[in-house]
Amino acid sequence: MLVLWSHIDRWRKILKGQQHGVVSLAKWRILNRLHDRNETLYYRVLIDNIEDFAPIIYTPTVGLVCQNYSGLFRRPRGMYFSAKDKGEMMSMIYNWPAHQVDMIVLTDGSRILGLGDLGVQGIGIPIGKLDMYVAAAGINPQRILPVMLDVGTNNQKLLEDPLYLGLRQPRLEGEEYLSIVDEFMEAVSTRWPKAVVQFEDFQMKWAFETLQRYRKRFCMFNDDIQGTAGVALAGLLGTVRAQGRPLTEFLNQKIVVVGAGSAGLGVLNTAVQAVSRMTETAANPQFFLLDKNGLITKERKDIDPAAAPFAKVPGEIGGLGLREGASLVEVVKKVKPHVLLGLSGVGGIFNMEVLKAMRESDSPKPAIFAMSNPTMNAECTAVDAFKHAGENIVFASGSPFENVDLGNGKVGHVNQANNMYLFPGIGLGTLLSGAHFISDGMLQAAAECLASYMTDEEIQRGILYPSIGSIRRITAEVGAAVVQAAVAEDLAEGHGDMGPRELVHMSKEETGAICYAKHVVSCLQPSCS
Ligand SMILES: NC(=O)c1ccc[n+]([C@@H]2O[C@H](COP(=O)([O-])OP(=O)(O)OC[C@H]3O[C@@H](n4cnc5c(N)ncnc54)[C@H](O)[C@@H]3O)[C@@H](O)[C@H]2O)c1
Ligand SMILES: O=C(O)C[C@H](O)C(=O)O
Ligand SMILES: [Mg+2]
Repeated sequence: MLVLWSHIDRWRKILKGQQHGVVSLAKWRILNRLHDRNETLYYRVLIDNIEDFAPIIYTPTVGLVCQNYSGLFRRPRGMYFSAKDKGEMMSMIYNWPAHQVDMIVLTDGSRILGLGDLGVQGIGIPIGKLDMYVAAAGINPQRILPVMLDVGTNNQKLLEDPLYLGLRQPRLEGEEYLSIVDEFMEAVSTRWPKAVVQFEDFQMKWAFETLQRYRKRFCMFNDDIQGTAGVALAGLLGTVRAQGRPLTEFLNQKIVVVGAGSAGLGVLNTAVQAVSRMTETAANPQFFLLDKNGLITKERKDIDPAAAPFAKVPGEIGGLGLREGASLVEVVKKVKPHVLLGLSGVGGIFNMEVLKAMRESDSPKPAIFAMSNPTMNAECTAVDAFKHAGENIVFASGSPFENVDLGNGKVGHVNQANNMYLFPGIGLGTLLSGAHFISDGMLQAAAECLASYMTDEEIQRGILYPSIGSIRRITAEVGAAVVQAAVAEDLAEGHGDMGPRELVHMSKEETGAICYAKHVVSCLQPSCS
C-alpha cells in the first residue's frame, strides 16, 4: 500500500500544474495497473477511497479513457463479441473461465456518455460500472463480466486510426444488428440464467428496442433509461420537499426537460407514472420537452413515437406565446419552470441567459439539473448556475463538481445526480431476489428508497442525494427495497441458500442486513487489513 501511495505522490509532483485531464488519466493508469497486478488490493483501495477514486475509474475520467482506449490498452479485460463471431457465441460464453457470473454490463459503444460513437473503446464503461458494482454492492469481482458487442463503428476517425482495436466496418443495422444481440442474450442466459444483464450506453433507437424486446424474457434492465429515471425522480421529489411543500405538489411542478433521448424520455415516462400514482383524476403534468430542434409540439413533423406522448398541444401553450420549435431561453422565460433538467449531452447549453431566466422561476427554490456527462458535456457548471440563477437554487450535475463558495461563509451544495446511486442496488436486489425479470414495481421501489433517504434538514440545505462516501449503505438499502418489491409481486425465487420462503418472512431491516453483508466478499470487508 505504501508503495502505491508514494507512486501516486510522485505522479502528483510530476503532474503539478498539468492539465486536469492529464492528471486524471495518469491516476487511472496507476489504478489500472494495480487492477491488473493485484485485484484484491485494487478493490480494497477503491472501497477505502471511493470519494477520491470514483471520479477516476468512473465518470468523468472514464470518458477520457474511452476516447483514448486503443492507445491506453495493455491487457484485455472482459469479453468482446464481434459481428464476425455470429454462430460462435454459445461456445465463447462457455469458454469464460469463471463458473458463475452474477453481473454483466453490456454496451455496443454507440453512445458513450455524451461523447458519441466510440466503437469498442466504449468497453471502459462496462468496466467502470462493474467496478462500482464491486465497490458499492460488494459483488464478487470474479463474478462480474464486462462485455462489448462489436458491430462496427460509424466514427470515421476511429476507422482510420491504425491503433483502433475494433472491427473496421460501419455499424450493423436492422435485423442483422438484432440477431447479434439476440444470440448473445440467448447464450448468456443459457449458461448463467440468474445473471443480471445491464444494458449501457446504447444509442437511443437500440436502447428502447432492446429493452422492449428483452425485459420480460431475460433478467435485464437499461441503466440509461431506467436507472437514470429513478435517480432523476428521486431528485425531482427532493426539490418539492426543498420548497417546503408536500409531495403531492409534484403534480403542479413545471419541469422543462432538455434532451429527448433515451435518458430524457426515461425520466419523463417515470415522472408521468409518479404523477398518475398521486392522483385518481386524469392529471395533466406540466412537462415541457425540447430536443435539438427546440420545443416539441404535436406540430412536429416526423415526431419520434417515443417523444410523441410529451409533445405539447399548440392550444395549450399558445397562451404562453410558445410555438413548435421554441428555443430553450424562450421556453424558460415564458414557462418560469420549477425545474430545468438537462440530458442533452450538449455542454454549456444552459448559458448565462438561460440561467438568468431561471431567476424568474415560479419556485422559491428553482432547481437546475445539468445531468449530461462527462464534465465538458454538462449543460452548465455549478459555479455558473449559482452565479447566474441565484444563491437559492438547488443544483445537481451528472459529473462531480466542487461545492461553490458563495461568500459570507455560505456554500452552494452540489449534488451528483448520477445513476450510480441506483444501478448497483437494482442489480444487487434483483440478484438476491432471484427474480427472472425486473418489474416496474422493483424499479419504483428503488427510486422511492433513494427519494426518502435524505432527511428534511438535509433537503432544506439543498442536499438531495447521499454523498458518494455512503454509496455502500444506500446501495444496500436500495437492494433491500428491490428484494422486498420482488417478494411482494411474487417474483422472488431466492438466491444461493436463501430460498423464497426465507425472503418472504424477512423484515425490511433483515433484508437490508442481508444485502449489506451477504454478498460482500469477505477479504474486502472494511475490517480486513
Ligand atoms: N447523470 C446520469 O446519470 C445520466 C444518465 C444517462 C445519460 N446521461 C447523459 O445524458 C446525455 C444524453 O444521453 P441520452 O442517452 O439521452 O442520449 P441521446 O443521444 O439518446 O439523446 C440526446 C438528446 O439530446 C437532444 N439534443 C441534442 N442537441 C440538443 C440541443 N442543442 N438542445 C436540446 N436538445 C438537444 C437530441 O435531440 C436528443 O433528443 C449524455 O450526455 C449522457 O451522458 C446522464
Ligand atoms: O455513466 C454515467 O456516469 C451515467 C450514465 O450512465 C451516462 O451514460 O452518462
Ligand atoms: Mg450510461
